[in-house]
Amino acid sequence: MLSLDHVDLAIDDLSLVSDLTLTTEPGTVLAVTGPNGSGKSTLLRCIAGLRPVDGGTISVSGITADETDPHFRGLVAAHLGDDAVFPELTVAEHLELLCATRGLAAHIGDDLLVTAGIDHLADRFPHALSTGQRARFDLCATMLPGTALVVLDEPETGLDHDGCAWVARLVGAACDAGSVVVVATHRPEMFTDLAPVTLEMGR
Ligand SMILES: Nc1ncnc2c1ncn2[C@@H]1O[C@H](COP(=O)(O)OP(=O)(O)OP(=O)(O)O)[C@@H](O)[C@H]1O
Repeated sequence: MLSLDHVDLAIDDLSLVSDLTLTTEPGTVLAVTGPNGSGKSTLLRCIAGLRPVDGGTISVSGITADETDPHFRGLVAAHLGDDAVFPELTVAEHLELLCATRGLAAHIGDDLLVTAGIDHLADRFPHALSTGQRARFDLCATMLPGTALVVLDEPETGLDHDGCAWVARLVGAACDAGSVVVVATHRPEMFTDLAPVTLEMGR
C-alpha cells in the first residue's frame, strides 16, 4: 500500500503539492497527469524515495520513502528516465543480475525480453540499442516481478504504438500480482482499461 499523508512539495517558491493525502491499495494504478512543469516527475522522485518531501510523509507498506534505506529499496522499482546501466554488461546479463539480486529465476528476465520484442538483442550492450529498444530494455529491468511499488515516469516515451500496448499489459500484470503502480503520463488513455485512480497536478 502507498500512502501520502499531508504531503507538501515545492521547488524554490513554487508550490507543486499542498497538503496532499491519499492511499493507493495493492493492485491499483495511480495515474499522475498534468501539463509540463506541473510537478509530476518531482512527485514521482519523492515517491521513489529519491527526494525528500517538504512536509508530511510518504510510505510504502508502512516504510518511509527513502532510497538510502535498503528495506525501502527492496520494495520499489522505478523507471525515471535516467536509468543507470553497467556499460560492460549486455542486455541479458543485466536482467540475469537483477533476477539473481531479487531471487527470481533467470528465465523471467528472458521471458520479459520476448514480450518486449527485443530478445534478439539480448547479447547487445544497452548503449547499442535504438531509443525505443532502450526504453523497452529499461522497462524490462524495472518491471521484473516482486516489488510492492512500481514507479514509471512517462513510460510511453520513445515507444511506438505496439510498445505502448505492451507497457499497458505489463502494468496490468504488475497490478494483478498485487503491486501499486504509479505512472506519470501524458497518455492516460493507455491505462483506461486498468481503471486508474487519477491525480491531476497543477490544479
Ligand atoms: N533541478 C531543478 N531545479 C530547479 N527547478 C526545477 C528542477 N527540476 C524541475 N524544476 C522545476 O520544477 C517544476 C516541476 O518540474 P517537473 O519536472 O516535476 O514537472 P513535470 O510535470 O514532470 O513536467 P513534464 O511534463 O515536462 O515532464 C517545473 O517548474 C520545473 O521547472
